[in-house]
Amino acid sequence: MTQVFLASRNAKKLAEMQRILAVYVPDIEVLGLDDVAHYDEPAETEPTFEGNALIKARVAVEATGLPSLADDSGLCVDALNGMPGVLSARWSGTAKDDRANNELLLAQLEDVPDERRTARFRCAVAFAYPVGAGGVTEHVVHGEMPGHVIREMRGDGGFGYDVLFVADGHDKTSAELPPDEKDAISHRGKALREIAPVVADVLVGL
Ligand SMILES: O=P(O)(O)OP(=O)(O)OP(=O)(O)OC[C@H]1O[C@@H](n2cnc3c(O)ncnc32)[C@H](O)[C@@H]1O
Ligand SMILES: [Mg+2]
Repeated sequence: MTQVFLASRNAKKLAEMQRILAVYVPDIEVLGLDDVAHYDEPAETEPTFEGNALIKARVAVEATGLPSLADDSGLCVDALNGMPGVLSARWSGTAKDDRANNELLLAQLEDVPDERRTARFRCAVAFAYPVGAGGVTEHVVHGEMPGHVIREMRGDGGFGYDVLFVADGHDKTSAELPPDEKDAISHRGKALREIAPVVADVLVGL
């Protein structure tokens, strides 16, 4: 079997996952939510990225029977004690509105001086696949990208908080970096490169 299911509703995140995986696991057929029969996606109720990634991957395997990858990620801002964190997608409310999230974050950090605007993107990627009669095996990996939050939005690549985030050692926001440069340093790139050999082995073995 050479199919893997990516359990994400976020089209831009999905494109990143697909792009990174294609480099490390060639000859793979990637399916998204639109390619499988509808199922109710689970609520992200856990306090950790790992917990939520596992929920998404487990439900995906149960629903599709396919080896499934899920990412749970967010921006952790030191001056906000690690928030928005697992609440990143819905920081300004339930609408998942990137612009509103970025505006709220800027307002919250207005009085925070430059040297205390440090932050990191973090993600957990869970890989779950069916084994035997009704069993599921799970792996989880983590990635992070340290940097800081700037004072105005810049760039039109990426998604989410990329317009406000400059990675350590860079001048451009992650929305200004070419996609392959973001992948080379991103939380998601690091996690997926770590899990890729496991995915490749499982797909060969199934
Ligand atoms: O759960 P799925 O369906 O995968 O899609 P989602 O967008 O809801 O994804 P998460 O629950 O993992 O929330 C992640 C949020 O964190 C932010 N985020 C994560 N990775 C990011 C990145 O690489 N660049 C910018 N923002 C990012 C962005 O606001 C995302 O919506
Ligand atoms: Mg989500």
